[in-house]
Amino acid sequence: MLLCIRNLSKCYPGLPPSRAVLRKVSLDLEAGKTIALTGESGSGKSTLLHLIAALDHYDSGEIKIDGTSLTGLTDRARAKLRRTDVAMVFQQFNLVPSLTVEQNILLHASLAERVDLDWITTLTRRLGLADLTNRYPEQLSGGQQQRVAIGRALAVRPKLLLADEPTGNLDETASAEVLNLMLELVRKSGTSLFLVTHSVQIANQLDRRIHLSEGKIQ
Ligand SMILES: Nc1ncnc2c1ncn2[C@@H]1O[C@H](COP(=O)(O)OP(=O)(O)OP(=O)(O)O)[C@@H](O)[C@H]1O
Repeated sequence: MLLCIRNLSKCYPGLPPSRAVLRKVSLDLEAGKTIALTGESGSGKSTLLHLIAALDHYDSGEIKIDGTSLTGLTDRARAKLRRTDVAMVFQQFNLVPSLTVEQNILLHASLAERVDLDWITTLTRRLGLADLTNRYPEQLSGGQQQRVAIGRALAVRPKLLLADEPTGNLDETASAEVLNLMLELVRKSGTSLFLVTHSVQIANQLDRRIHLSEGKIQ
């Protein structure tokens, strides 16, 4: 199992346990599979994603990624996990404005010392960015920026891609295009995808769909 979550609970500081955001959440995701997480605004979707990305700490339970438990990992080991095994794509693209498209795509792969130029060329072409490599993010449309972010995330060939409302800032056409490309490329690279979305239509295109409500998976 690539991702294994057991009895995961999280309550933000200052709130009583009765106001916990996540209450004994358990779920599994197999290698190479895609899963969509839906839920009302404020139901804890981003919180769960941040815990899987080792960006925040849980109170109890456990998350294992490819057999490695996040419980008790040092900050250094958590940072390494985020550099190599787990990549993220956000609603706000989060590209580095002072770097070109090519430099943005290479950024994480270079930091992880995992530059595979053939794979990066394949990604760049398939994402329709081959003629835009010398442009800066501000010279791109929203859909193009998100395609760069997907290229940057997949360039390291992560085991798991976490995507938080990746098409939330795009119009319908760009949204469908970005989603299709993301699904095609995660399948091609054998990466598992954990996607947070408000859209049932998008969720239905993934292998599995789960819903978070009142801190529990329904
Ligand atoms: N750092 C924090 N400190 C305290 N409470 C927080 C913090 N981050 C989130 N929360 C609260 O936890 C709950 C879940 O937030 P979260 O962002 O995970 O929800 P979400 O399902 O992703 O929402 P949305 O769909 O609106 O993005 C909300 O009630 C939010 O106010």
